[in-house]
Amino acid sequence: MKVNGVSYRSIWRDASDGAVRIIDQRWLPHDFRIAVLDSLDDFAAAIRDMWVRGAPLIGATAAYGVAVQMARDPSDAHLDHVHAVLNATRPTAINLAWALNRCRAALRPLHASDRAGAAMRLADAIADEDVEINRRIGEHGLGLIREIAAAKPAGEPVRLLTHCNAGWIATVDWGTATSPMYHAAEAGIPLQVWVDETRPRNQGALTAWELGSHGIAHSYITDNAGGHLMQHGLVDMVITGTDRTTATGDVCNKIGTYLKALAAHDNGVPFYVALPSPTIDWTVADGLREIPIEDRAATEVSHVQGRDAAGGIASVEVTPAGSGVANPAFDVTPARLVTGLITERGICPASRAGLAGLFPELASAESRAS
Ligand SMILES: CSC[C@H]1O[C@H](OP(=O)(O)O)[C@H](O)[C@@H]1O
Repeated sequence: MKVNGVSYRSIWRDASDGAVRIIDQRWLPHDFRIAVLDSLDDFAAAIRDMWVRGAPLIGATAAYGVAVQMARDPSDAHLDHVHAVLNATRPTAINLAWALNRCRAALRPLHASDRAGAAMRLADAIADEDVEINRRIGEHGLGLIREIAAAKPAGEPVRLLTHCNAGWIATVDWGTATSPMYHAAEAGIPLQVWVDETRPRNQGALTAWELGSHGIAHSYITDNAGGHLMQHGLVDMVITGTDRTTATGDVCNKIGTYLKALAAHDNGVPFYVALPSPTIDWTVADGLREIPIEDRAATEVSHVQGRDAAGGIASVEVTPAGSGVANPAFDVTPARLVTGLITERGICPASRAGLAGLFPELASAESRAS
């Protein structure tokens, strides 16, 4: 997607020098900076400290981390070491383990001298696949938006609500929850997007920055505003992303998603989740009990980062000295509250049968493995 009129992916291998570059999300939406990832420490820090973030982008970054390391030391021992270091960076988004396991399984049988080239080709393939998956999610989601638009007086916007940033910078391109929005905008359907701020890290500001860059009308709202807007008939559909969805359709996503699903359920508002297939964890049946929830730094809650009056980026403390802080980063929305899952193969009910119907080969591979 575009930044100041120039097309970017969130991660890429630069043709000029072969280096892996990322959009460094720590400074957005105020500063657009690009960083090079080179050492294993760079890749681990980029994922752990959220220079890159979003489940699909974490997976692609890990794949490039493996590739760069295989050029330095393609031994079995180093492959296992890189896998272990990167896999320990963030626990909740399943795409990280998915990408690392895929890389290791593909590289292990190869002679060490063949691994560097194969690893880089695989990282490029994982990135390209993510772009295509998200493009297709956008096409399927567009159908839902079209249906809502068709039931409205001509010219009246379709009002969507989204939580966190499941936008193009949370993926390699397009985004998951935002891809239907970009497709709808291209199709000329007027939109109004309610963007939850998504404390503590305010990823909603990233979504607002993305939508603004592409001319999509949006309003940045507090995390607590969504229920009120739904009660007053101001939300036609909720679309979120997901960091891990179980084989039974439970959706783990950014903290606060569950409350939006409850409010949507109470108000008869459809609640859809944009789900790329690498984000399905076929090994988990009960999201609430089985998905590890990232417990992040207290400073993410006690402090807020933003632009100060002088134009610099500053962090200010909002909590009183001595207050305890808790920071669970994700929650699980039970499948019964999810209207449907928008995948690259179409839309299905949030259920084992629904997912297995769209991805029979993945569902049966897992049942063979267990
Ligand atoms: C399409 S990204 C899915 C997901 O990732 C985000 O998490 P984080 O900002 O912690 O990396 C968020 O939950 C998005 O919805």
